[in-house]
Amino acid sequence: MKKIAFITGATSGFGRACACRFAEAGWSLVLTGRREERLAELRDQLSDKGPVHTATLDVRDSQAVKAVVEALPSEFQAVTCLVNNAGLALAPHAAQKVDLEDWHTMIDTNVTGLVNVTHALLPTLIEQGAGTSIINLGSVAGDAPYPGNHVYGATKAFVRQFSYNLRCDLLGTGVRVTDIAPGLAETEFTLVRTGGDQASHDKLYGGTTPLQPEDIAEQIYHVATLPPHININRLEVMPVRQAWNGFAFDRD
Ligand SMILES: NC(=O)C1=CN([C@@H]2O[C@H](COP(=O)(O)OP(=O)(O)OC[C@H]3O[C@@H](n4cnc5c(N)ncnc54)[C@H](OP(=O)(O)O)[C@@H]3O)[C@@H](O)[C@H]2O)C=CC1
Ligand SMILES: O=CCS(=O)(=O)O
Repeated sequence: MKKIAFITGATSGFGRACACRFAEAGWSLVLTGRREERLAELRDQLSDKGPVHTATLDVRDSQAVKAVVEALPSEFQAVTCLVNNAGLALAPHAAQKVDLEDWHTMIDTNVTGLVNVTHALLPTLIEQGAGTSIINLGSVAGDAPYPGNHVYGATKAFVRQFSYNLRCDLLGTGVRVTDIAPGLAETEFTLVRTGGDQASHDKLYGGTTPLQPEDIAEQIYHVATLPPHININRLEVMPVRQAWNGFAFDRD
């Protein structure tokens, strides 16, 4: 079986690192994201390693997702691994201070977008059968409540449960489904979450040892290349220097 990975959000962070890791191993790649220039740059960087097709895509737009999948050049059509990575957090302050639009953007991207891409590629993945994978980027934020996590964490809880539920329906098709749940990882995530606040980025990742995009790309590659009879349902990955904190109390 030819190995073809379809990666959403390949313009930055985990998605970009994942593209590099899969390219290194000789996979054909379909790379998507909204930032066209970054996609072109990545295609130029990786195309000496193997075939790369790029498509500018906002995953929130179900018609655009369908169009990109339908317009795949023939050599990229038989996708064997979907990495549902595109996602974001916004407005890291108390729920009661958040603009409704920010909640909608997170739901539209992390939930609707992921569902759009999954729906469009399911028939192809089922057709390819055993050894194919859907790898969804969840988060520890989908399990651990913390202040300012509000809708972001809830979207990642959706990703976890959707992944498990998909497994039930795909039983017998050979298609694997994994929810990968990283903890603290240094990408553009915090810049996006804070509206470009470099000081917040530096404060969060400084003085500790966060995961790097390549660490998660390695896990994604590992999951995608396991023998076809193995399904990792969920993989939670934290830096050694991160752990949970306790309950909070409102006191007199
Ligand atoms: N960094 C972290 O600590 C953690 C991150 N995650 C999750 O990992 C995933 C990747 O995040 P990370 O690499 O850290 O963050 P980055 O901000 O570095 O990358 C996010 C990627 O998502 C893409 N994206 C965002 N919105 C859309 C959209 N509407 N349509 C298409 N692509 C979109 C961006 O591309 P573009 O802007 O070009 O469209 C970009 O390539 C996300 O789902 C995130 O929630 C999970 C746990 C921890
Ligand atoms: O998904 C992101 C990880 S965290 O910022 O919620 O810890």
